[in-house]
Amino acid sequence: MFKSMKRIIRWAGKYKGRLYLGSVCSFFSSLSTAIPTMAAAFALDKAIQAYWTNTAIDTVLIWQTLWIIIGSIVLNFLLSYLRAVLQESIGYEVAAGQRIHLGDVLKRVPLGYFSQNSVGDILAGVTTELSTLELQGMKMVDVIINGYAKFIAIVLCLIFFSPVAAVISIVGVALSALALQGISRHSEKTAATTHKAMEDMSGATIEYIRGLSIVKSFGQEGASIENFRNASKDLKDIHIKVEKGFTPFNCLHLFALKLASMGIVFICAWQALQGQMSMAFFLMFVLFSFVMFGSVENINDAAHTLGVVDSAMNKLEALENVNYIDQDGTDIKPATYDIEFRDVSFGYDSRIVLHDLNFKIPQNSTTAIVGPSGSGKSTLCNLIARFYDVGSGTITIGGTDIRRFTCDSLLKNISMVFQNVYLFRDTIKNNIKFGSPDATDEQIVAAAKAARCHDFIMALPDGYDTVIGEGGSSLSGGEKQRISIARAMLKDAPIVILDEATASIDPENEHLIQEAISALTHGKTIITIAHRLATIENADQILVIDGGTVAQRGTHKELLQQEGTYKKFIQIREQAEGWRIQ
Ligand SMILES: Nc1ncnc2c1ncn2[C@@H]1O[C@H](COP(=O)(O)OP(=O)(O)OP(=O)(O)O)[C@@H](O)[C@H]1O
Repeated sequence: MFKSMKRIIRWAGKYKGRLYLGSVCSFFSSLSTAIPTMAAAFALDKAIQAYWTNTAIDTVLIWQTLWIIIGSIVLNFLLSYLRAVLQESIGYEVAAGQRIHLGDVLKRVPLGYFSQNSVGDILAGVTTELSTLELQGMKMVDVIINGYAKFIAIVLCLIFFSPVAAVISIVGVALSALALQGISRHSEKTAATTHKAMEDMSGATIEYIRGLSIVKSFGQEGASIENFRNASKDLKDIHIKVEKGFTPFNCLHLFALKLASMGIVFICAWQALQGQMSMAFFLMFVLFSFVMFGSVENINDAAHTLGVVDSAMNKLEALENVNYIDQDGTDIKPATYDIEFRDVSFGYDSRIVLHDLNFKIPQNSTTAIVGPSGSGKSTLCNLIARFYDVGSGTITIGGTDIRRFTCDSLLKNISMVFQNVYLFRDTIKNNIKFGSPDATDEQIVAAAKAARCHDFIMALPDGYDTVIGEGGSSLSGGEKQRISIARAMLKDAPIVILDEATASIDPENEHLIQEAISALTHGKTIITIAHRLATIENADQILVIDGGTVAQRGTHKELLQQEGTYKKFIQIREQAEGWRIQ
């Protein structure tokens, strides 16, 4: 338990000082809670003595007691307020910083990380685990430190009136600490399983929600709802099993404290009967015996939670310590924007997808990449943007190995328009200016006009301020695609990668978009993946990728004169689009 506590205190980092200061406040606030009872007991004792000895009640003492009680209440309020101000926001402040840091970490990990780790796991790390730490971590440390601080403060007061009662309370708390240790160990042991079940639950939920449209369209709910139900049942079973494991320790913890309460009442009653303690102080002890263990009882909850918090910290540490793809990168501005692949091979896990690629893409030229589905075209583009690192060989931009760049300094030079467009749940304006946060409204509108999306944006209820759904769900495929082209236009990077950029555009819009793309790509280094002839026939070079290798390379005219994949591809396109080879 104390190990986990130390870890959380370390997590508090620069806020540690505030945590300690808050605990000092808590200690003195507890002292100020005990003082009125003791002062009242003292005054009552004197009043009873005066009554039995038939002497006058000391009114000065009564007034002094009253002032002490009022002073203690005010002090208690001030110290409690100060403690809350110092301690209560620490968790939120540390977590907010860490959330931003994790976002940065995730931006810099290779995309392969997201295939190897389930989205549920990663999401749970950034949301559930961090929230556990944020909401529970600090609170638990607070409960433990302040719980024991309160207890120590009261024991220090009691020691003057009855050392035996003080010793009994210490023994009771020491025994309860053993039970807490058991609770904490059980919590640590079971936390990983509980977390795994929670992650499975969020993974199954994400899967279920994502697949809802397919489920509905096929009128099936079979596997996805089954996974969802199983995950929910597993989570319930694990929670019940874990709770059962806590029961004996919970009982021992409460039993030790109740026994100590009874012991104090018993010993003080005995002392009172022996005439060693006055009735007023006996009443004070009875009162204390009910309240003094309350704060220690609360530590029980903390011990339950600390194992879970510990496991959350393990998860977050693993997430934070993942290797950045640009760990050794520096900020580089390439002298030119020629791209070169030298002996590049790459595979996902052990399956090699690209074999020994060698080609150059000169600055300000257009290279079209064609090839059958699954041949490796998108993978090749992703390697240029360094979403993954090459397995062997080198990719250079302006003669510099892209592994020498930081991700930011590399991606500054590249605009990408993907096959599957992702738009954020934000206004259209913010989605367009995503890669260029400083863009003016005029520049945004100009880019939108060039990408042929201005008209449909203006027809929306709030124009550029219309908030679109997550993933751009309230727009058609073609509209999303055009917004992503506007976004790329605004970024105005010297290298443009178009991955099936016109795939979702209707024929009428395609012509307009081609014009827009020509404007976007003018005077830039272009790599474009396309199945449509209109997109590729004017390219300076065409790379035909087949089975992960460059099967053919040349211009449209040159390649048409060769027998091979490209000619077959054109014939198929001819049939599909009603085009003719000239
Ligand atoms: N994240 C991934 N993890 C594992 N394998 C992958 C991953 N992405 C792609 N692949 C595999 O790598 C191969 C090349 O895929 P890639 O997407 O590059 O092909 P493509 O030529 O762009 O296909 P398409 O024209 O259908 O988009 C395919 O066999 C694909 O299954």
